[in-house]
Amino acid sequence: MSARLDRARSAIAERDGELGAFVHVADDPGDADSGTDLGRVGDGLLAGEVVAVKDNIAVAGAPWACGSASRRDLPRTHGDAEVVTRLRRAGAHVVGTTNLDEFAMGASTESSAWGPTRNPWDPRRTAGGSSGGSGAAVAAYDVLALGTDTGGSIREPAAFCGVVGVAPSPGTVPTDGVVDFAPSLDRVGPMGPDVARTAALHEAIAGASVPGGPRVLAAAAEAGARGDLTGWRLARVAPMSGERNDPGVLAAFDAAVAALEDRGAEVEEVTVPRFGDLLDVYLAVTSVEALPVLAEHEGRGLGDEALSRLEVGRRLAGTAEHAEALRLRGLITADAREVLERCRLMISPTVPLVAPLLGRAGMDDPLARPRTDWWTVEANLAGLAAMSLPIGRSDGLPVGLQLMAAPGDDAALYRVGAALEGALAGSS
Ligand SMILES: NC(=O)CC[C@H](N)C(=O)O
Repeated sequence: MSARLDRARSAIAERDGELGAFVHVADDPGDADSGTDLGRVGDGLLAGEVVAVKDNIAVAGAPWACGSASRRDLPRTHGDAEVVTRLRRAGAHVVGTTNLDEFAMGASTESSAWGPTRNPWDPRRTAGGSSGGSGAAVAAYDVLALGTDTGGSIREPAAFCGVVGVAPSPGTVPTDGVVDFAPSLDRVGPMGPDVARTAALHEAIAGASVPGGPRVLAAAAEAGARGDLTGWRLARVAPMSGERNDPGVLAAFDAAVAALEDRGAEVEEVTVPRFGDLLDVYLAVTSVEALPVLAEHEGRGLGDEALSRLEVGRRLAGTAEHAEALRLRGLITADAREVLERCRLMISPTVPLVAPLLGRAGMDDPLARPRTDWWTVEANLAGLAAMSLPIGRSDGLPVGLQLMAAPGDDAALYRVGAALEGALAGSS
């Protein structure tokens, strides 16, 4: 047992009745399997670390219910997902599984059959979603966590909970043993209290597929921590009319951009020409791709949000409207890749608002919910790697900044993320 594991387990026992980050805490997270196969990529990378796993990712002995009553009584016959095997191999203790929106559909965990996860910064507020349990666990218990991200589900709770979260480049982290939402957009990715610990988790789960080779992300984070960004061209996504970013979020974002410039980065402003189409395209593409999993669970107690996606998917499958969404996805991808040929990263707020009060994040406030996804869906549609990291607070609540990179350039996220983290340390 590591000291970190002891500390995490007592903090969870003390506070998780209130926060509801975990749906299952392992009786015996076991002694990690470290050192037995020295030489494999990832061995020992997470020695002593404690990792919480989102409950749409299979963990042997844990429920794997995906926030859905339809899977409440699923027999626990599954083994570990490949990413969980890699965690154990890297020396981590898998402490338990975390709450999420039903089938990862949502941005607040309020569609979970187990009820919402509360934000550790203010328990009246949402921790975000769909990986809200993972975000809250990182913020409250100083652990690492795995999430999944189809349109922002790692980055949005990371922003709301004041932690780091990354959607890795497509195809670099295995999704075997993870329940699909929309396979062409789904990513499994790391969440952590800071950029360096998140890099280690990312390397452990990507294994030999880490773009650039082993330890390249840790090396990028180390180089970033030294601070100099001379020669880095970044594209700041231009504020647009009607997008309703909260003023406090924009103020923190502007201060972070100034800090990047101060370190030598050149920041150019770009527009997202199809910004207005992003959410419609996202909903059409994901709802159609979600059909097989939702249809399989239909009739066994799906909640309203999952049922509404099922209905959208059935209505659009095979239509000209869906074909048009796919065509627009191609244009969105081309636009983003074009910007990323000129600039190394695109930067934006992660979410245009801070964590809303529970009950206001979801169905009760139709304007608030899509707003949570505005900045994040582009990376999934266009196949980019993306990070959210904390940059300060607005009204006492965390604000996140999003970095988006060309596929395969995950290291750039860690380089600039660590530089920004260092530049802002102590200033918030
Ligand atoms: N899994 C996700 O990334 C979810 C994204 C988005 N909030 C949605 O509701 O679909």
